[in-house]
Parts: sequence; structure tokens; C-alpha cells
Amino acid sequence: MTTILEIKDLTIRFGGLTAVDHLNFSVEEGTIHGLIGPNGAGKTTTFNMVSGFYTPTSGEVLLKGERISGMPMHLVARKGLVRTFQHSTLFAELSVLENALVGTHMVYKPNIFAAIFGFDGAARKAARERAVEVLEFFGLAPHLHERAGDLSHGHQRALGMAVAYASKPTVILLDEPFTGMNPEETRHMMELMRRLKSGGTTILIVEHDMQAIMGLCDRITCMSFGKLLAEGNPSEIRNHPAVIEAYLGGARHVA
Ligand SMILES: Nc1ncnc2c1ncn2[C@@H]1O[C@H](COP(=O)(O)OP(=O)(O)OP(=O)(O)O)[C@@H](O)[C@H]1O
Repeated sequence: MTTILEIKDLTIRFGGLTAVDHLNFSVEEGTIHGLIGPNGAGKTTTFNMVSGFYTPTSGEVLLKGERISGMPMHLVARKGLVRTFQHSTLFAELSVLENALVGTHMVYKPNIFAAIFGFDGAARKAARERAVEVLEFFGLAPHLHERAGDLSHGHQRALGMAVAYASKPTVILLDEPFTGMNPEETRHMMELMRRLKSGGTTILIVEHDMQAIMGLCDRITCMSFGKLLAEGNPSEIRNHPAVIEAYLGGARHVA
């Protein structure tokens, strides 16, 4: 196993609140790694630091040994790490294909509008091919020319992942990808994630759906009050007394 992502002593303070407090964990290449914890534990804030959205107060994030913390998001993305957001960030007025083309801009051209309208012939063709390939992978090929805002909720979430994946990331961060999905959509999304993993992509996922997390992840890190609470495989986490306590006050099992 090779470590692809290292979170080292990561800390961020907002005024008097330490939202993430000397957090340490590593993600192995080609795995699905879960980041869980009760509401307010600091999961999204950690994602924000890993993806370059926030600058940590101290500590660092290494991608393949290179420090990426403190870099702006677009540079982190160019290094091969991209994220999705809890809430859809699609361009609702653009078509499904145009949204996916925006996702390719990191690879083929740095400017969003150039990604859609201004490529030279060869780059434009390559970007379009990549966008269509990714949309096929996510089951969105029948919807290429529909307005993104008109898609079903499940398809919008799939498109959010497709846009992120279009830039050919080595690591993809998924923030609550199953929110608002019905069981069928969740099953389908889980299958897509397993296929991404088979293709060699590393996935770090924040999610409250414990059944999905336990079914998907190779390894899980649990946070509580900004700190690392426990780490292990799904069965170790499911039976970990501190995790059970953090979620349910010790009353029941996690999943
Ligand atoms: N920009 C900010 N300014 C001030 N406080 C913040 C900011 N971002 C997050 N926090 C605080 O940091 C703590 C951790 O929040 P965070 O959203 O990371 O938790 P979470 O584990 O993702 O929770 P949830 O599961 O509810 O999404 C919370 O107390 C939150 O209010």
C-alpha cells in the first residue's frame, strides 16, 4: 500500500473555536476512505483545508509527499485532488454536456469560458471526448443536451461527481454524496464509486449514511470535537466503544 494523502497535525481556529485540532490520518492509494463523526465534528472543515478552500492555522496536508495545504483550490486541483460540495454547484442554466466541459478545463485549458466556447480545434475535441466519456460512465449520456437544472436530484448529484471526475483526478473528495437520494439512487451511486476505485481513483468521503459508509469503505477515520476519535476498518469502527459513545451515547451500535 502506498500513502497518497497525509493529514499531519492539521489545526484550524475560528476566533476562540478550534474546529480541527491536531488531526492526523493517512489515505492509501486506490482505497475508499471514510471520514465520519457527529454533527459539528469538523469533517467539512477538514475537507475545506485538504482541498485548498481554507488555509490551516497549523499543520499540513501532503499529496504524494508534496505539501498542498495553503495552495489555492485550482492549484490543488491541478495537482490531482478535487472535491464535490454538499450542495450542488452545477451551472443550472447550462446543459449537462457544458457542465462536464467546465470540469475538463483543468486538464485542457485554465479558463472556464474557454473550456466551453474557445478551444482551438484539437483541445476542444479532446475536451468534448473526455466530457462525453465521463457522462457515459455516470449514466448521463441520454441527458447530454438537457438543462442541468432540469435533471432529477439523483442525476444532479451524479453530474456533480462527473464534473469533478472530468479533470482526471487521482484523489476525489466527496462531501455527503448520498444526501437526498432514495435507496435505489444510493445503490447506483455506490456502484459508481466502486467502479471509480477499480479504475485506480482514491476516494475520501464524508457521509452520514452509515450503511453506505460501512458497505463502501476500506478504512474509516472518525472525528469528534475536531479531534481524531478512532480509526479502523468498518467492523472495527462499528464496534468501537468511543465511536458508539460519540454517536449514540453508548445506547446502540453505529450501523
Ligand atoms: N468559517 C467558519 N467560521 C466559524 N466557525 C466555523 C466555520 N466553519 C466551520 N465552523 C465551525 O467548526 C465546527 C466544525 O464544523 P464542520 O462543518 O466542519 O462540521 P461537520 O463535521 O462537517 O458537521 P456536519 O456533519 O454537521 O456537516 C462547527 O462548530 C462549525 O460551526
